[in-house]
Amino acid sequence: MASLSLFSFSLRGEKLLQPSNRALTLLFLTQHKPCACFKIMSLHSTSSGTVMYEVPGVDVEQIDHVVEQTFERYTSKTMKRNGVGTAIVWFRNDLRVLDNEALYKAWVSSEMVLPVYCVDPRLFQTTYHFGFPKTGALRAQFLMESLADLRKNLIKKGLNLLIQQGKPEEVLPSLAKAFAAHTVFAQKETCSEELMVEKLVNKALQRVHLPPIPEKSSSQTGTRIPILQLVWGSTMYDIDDLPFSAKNVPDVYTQFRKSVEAKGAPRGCVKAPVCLAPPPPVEDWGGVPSVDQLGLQPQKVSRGMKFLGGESAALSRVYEYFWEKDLLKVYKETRNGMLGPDYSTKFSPWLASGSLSPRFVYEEVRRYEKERHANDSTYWVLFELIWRDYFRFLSVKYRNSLFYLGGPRKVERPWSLDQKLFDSWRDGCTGYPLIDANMKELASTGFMSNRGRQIVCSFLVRDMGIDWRMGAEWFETCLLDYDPCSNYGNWTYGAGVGNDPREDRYFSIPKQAQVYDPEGEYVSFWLPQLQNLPKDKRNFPGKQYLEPIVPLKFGNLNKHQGHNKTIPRRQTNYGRR
Ligand SMILES: Cc1cc2nc3c(=O)[nH]c(=O)nc-3n(C[C@H](O)[C@H](O)[C@H](O)COP(=O)(O)OP(=O)(O)OC[C@H]3O[C@@H](n4cnc5c(N)ncnc54)[C@H](O)[C@@H]3O)c2cc1C
Ligand SMILES: Nc1ncnc2c1ncn2[C@@H]1O[C@H](COP(=O)(O)OP(=O)(O)OP(=O)(O)O)[C@@H](O)[C@H]1O
Repeated sequence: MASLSLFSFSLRGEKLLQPSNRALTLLFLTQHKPCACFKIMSLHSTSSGTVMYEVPGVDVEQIDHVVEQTFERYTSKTMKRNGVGTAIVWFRNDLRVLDNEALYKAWVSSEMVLPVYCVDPRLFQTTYHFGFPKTGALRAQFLMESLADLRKNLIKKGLNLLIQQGKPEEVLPSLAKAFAAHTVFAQKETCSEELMVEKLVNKALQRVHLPPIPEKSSSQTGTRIPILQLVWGSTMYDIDDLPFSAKNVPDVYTQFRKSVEAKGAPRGCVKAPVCLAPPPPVEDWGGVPSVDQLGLQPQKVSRGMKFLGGESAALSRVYEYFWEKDLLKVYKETRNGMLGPDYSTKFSPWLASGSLSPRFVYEEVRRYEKERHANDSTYWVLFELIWRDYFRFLSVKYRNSLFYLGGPRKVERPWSLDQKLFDSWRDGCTGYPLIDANMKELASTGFMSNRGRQIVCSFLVRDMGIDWRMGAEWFETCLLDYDPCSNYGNWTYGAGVGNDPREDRYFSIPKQAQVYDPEGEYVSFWLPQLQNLPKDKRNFPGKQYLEPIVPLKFGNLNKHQGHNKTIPRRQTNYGRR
């Protein structure tokens, strides 16, 4: 596959192996690595002929152009700063320049800004209960790309990014002392692991004593202590603009959505000044670590979607999806797809790392509605972003109970910890093509569609009866868009321990397959051994595939081979919304 990767990475955009490219690739592969030809032959049998999609699918020059134009629209030439001394910006899950309130506040309140990212070793340890890698190699790679891009965009604005390996509570106080920084600005988080770090940073800063500012020493006698100022910034609607306190967030999504929508539009994006310079004098800004330096085995994506980390890629994906491909107007009809980059926005990895601001997405939707079309689809992206906000605010309300087995409602139910069953789910060997294909996509790319996530969650929890936290922690390892609130929020929801008014949310695999993958295109993309079967058999291969590891709780695969007949009433629940 080395040759294929070389070829793939030489281009940005969909890896369409068009006849001319294909011929070239075959020649190239035949000469360099004959065994790779088998892979290429199997690629041809997918109906689109595409094996790898880069997301965004725009080339490097176009990315630069989009970033330049977008930054220009969000730059104000009249902004003035009125602060003194040095302020630190501690970047966390807000890896962007555009609409970054912590960065803006640091600039206004200082004469010099020091942007810092701490590569926290805790991010590369293990998950809480089941000991999976806390951050898988693909997300680590995405994160490192995001840092490299953040540095690039900060340099464009006259700054840089100091990258330090270490715990924030150790790195930040020593920087605050060395640069006499009066304030550390950072984005506020809401889950206990991140809250603990905030607490430790705060405590450690209190032990730093800075000399008094000379000219003000008459009024401010004695030493000063740098302060930690946390700024809200992860959601589309600001926490201070909610029509209720975060502790009183309605439990039911629809009530939440209607109330926040009735209160008005989200705040506008914060503009940035033309130039954020100067930074304080730093000798060594630090390199972006490679994935193996983080102690992980690097992983290449050679099939499915390959996401590029960073704000520049994020802005380019918005441009590509909304403006270039004009897909926003059909989002609501396509959003339940599973194959390829264009059935949904794919904004989530950038939203989770904060390379993309949800308020920017909001403003782009409104601009698109003014300039092109406004319909159910354009609204629906905002509807989905409100789900994201909802889970974030629920994490404030329910704190750690979002992570507990019984969930916020303290539901008691017997759960299994059967390792063999779990391993078959994780490795995509359950004998159910729809489950196996989705799990293989997750492990190979770090992404799975929303449809797929709901189906594999239901299967693990309802058909296998496995402790849902095992599934949630595996998602935590693998997902590029891992976000504790959306991940554990959706898992509690799917496991029936969240706030869903309908408790038993069973997703019937035969039904899901018929509705969302009727020709078996998706399963045969991920399980090439199914490609030669008739289309209607790919999801129901019988003896030509692995034996199902557990029977389905409702229904029996054999009944649904070929043309489906009757599906029990309770199995027709095939959509959350
Ligand atoms: C079991 C399970 C686990 C999940 N874990 C995560 C996670 O860790 N991180 C994450 O961002 N999303 C998670 N989701 C939600 C959803 O699957 C992804 O946000 C979505 O698939 C991302 O693809 P997209 O950007 O193309 O989404 P689109 O369909 O284009 O939606 C636009 C945006 O709306 C938001 N959104 C959409 N659906 C949801 C949802 N159900 N909950 C919260 N936000 C939503 C996302 O930010 C998304 O980028 C999970 C869903 C399930 C069922
Ligand atoms: N960002 C995060 N990502 C994943 N999990 C998180 C995050 N923040 C908090 N958690 C989870 O929240 C839970 C918090 O556990 P914590 O130790 O605070 O309380 P506890 O479960 O009562 O402790 P213990 O089990 O040790 O008695 C853990 O399951 C932890 O994994």
